[in-house]
Amino acid sequence: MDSGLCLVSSLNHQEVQFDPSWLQMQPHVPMNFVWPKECLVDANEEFQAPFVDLDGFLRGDVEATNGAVKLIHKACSTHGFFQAINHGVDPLLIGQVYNEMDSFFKLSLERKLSVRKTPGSLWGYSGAHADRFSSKLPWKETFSFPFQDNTLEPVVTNFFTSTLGEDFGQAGVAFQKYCEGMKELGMKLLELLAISLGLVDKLHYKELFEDGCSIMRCNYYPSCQQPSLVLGTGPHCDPTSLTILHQDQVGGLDVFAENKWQTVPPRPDALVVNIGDTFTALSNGRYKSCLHRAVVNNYKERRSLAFFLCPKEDKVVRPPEEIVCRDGTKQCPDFTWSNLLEFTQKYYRSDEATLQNFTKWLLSSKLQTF
Ligand SMILES: C=C1C[C@]23C[C@H]1CC[C@H]2[C@]1(C)CCC[C@@](C)(C(=O)O)[C@H]1[C@@H]3C(=O)O
Ligand SMILES: O=C(O)CCC(=O)C(=O)O
Ligand SMILES: [Fe+2]
Repeated sequence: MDSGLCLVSSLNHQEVQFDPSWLQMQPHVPMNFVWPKECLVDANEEFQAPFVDLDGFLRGDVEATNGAVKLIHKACSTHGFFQAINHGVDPLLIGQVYNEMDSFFKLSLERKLSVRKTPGSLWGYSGAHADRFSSKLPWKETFSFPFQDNTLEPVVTNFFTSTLGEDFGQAGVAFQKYCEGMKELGMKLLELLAISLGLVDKLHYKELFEDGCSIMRCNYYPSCQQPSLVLGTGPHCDPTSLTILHQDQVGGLDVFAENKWQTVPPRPDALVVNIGDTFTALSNGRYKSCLHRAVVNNYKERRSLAFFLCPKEDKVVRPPEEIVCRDGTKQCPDFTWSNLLEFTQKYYRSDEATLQNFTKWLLSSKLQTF
């Protein structure tokens, strides 16, 4: 096929897959990878993202906590994005999971396809989401798996050994530790967010998230011969609650802030934290879901590690009463994370307007039930 997508015949039907090694050798990218020009506007300056130093807060220092809270409030009220430093996640562990991720993405396409995600599931390998979309394909491969810590089982270790086999056992252990660190940091960030919203109970969000099923996603962006025509990940707000992302030193994450696209220069010791749609609803619209994208280049692959903190799927997502009373009205109808997740996986490709379209969909489906 000239679309840079190879046909994989299996089980007597043909599936379309993304073959980066073949694609990169073609003189032109296939049309289904070309994005509309309005999505491709260059980011001409660096985003001066606020750096929130978590050291003092993690040590219980009140003054340092107040300083962090002020920075977070300002950042989340405007563009929904900040960078955390002195976050407590071991840099050696970060380096180890990058190595393990590289080992996975360097596997043969056949081996990666053997663990491809099935329709409707988030878990496993995906190439350009070629099985889901037919245009504006993202120039990336992903590997996603669940993380829960309200079980005795090491869910991530088991995922790796059960899907990839014992030769990925070490990778599973490393990612298990990494996700545990992400969850611990995420819960601490929820405390800071609660305080910054003026909630009396700083643990208000804890019970919503502590037994949730979060999403770990490894993003691998191959280099591209025509980088100005494609996107690694298109413009979007994460539909999830809180994203904790580490990007490698190549650069390519852009945020839309002050009414323009701006680059987020990588910092090896920083974790990017952004608000997602679900937390916008949980804050009654006070905290903005960050609009961002990932661009690629023509000289080097880029990787990022995205941890999406999610509440338990059946918990009702609604802002605290004290915020609704102060605001006088509720921005969104109540919903569950599983409602929004289903919407993004079955009916709507997450973009910059997911929450608005989800709200319309939800209200229309509620109307139909009467
Ligand atoms: C619940 C999710 C859906 C996506 C992965 C997580 C949080 C981010 C979402 C996503 C990355 C937003 C851009 C579009 C998307 C299709 C992608 O490019 O991967 C989204 C993910 C998805 O639906 O798989
Ligand atoms: O790779 C990046 O820098 C961003 C990825 C992203 O936004 C996502 O996976 O939701
Ligand atoms: Fe994202």
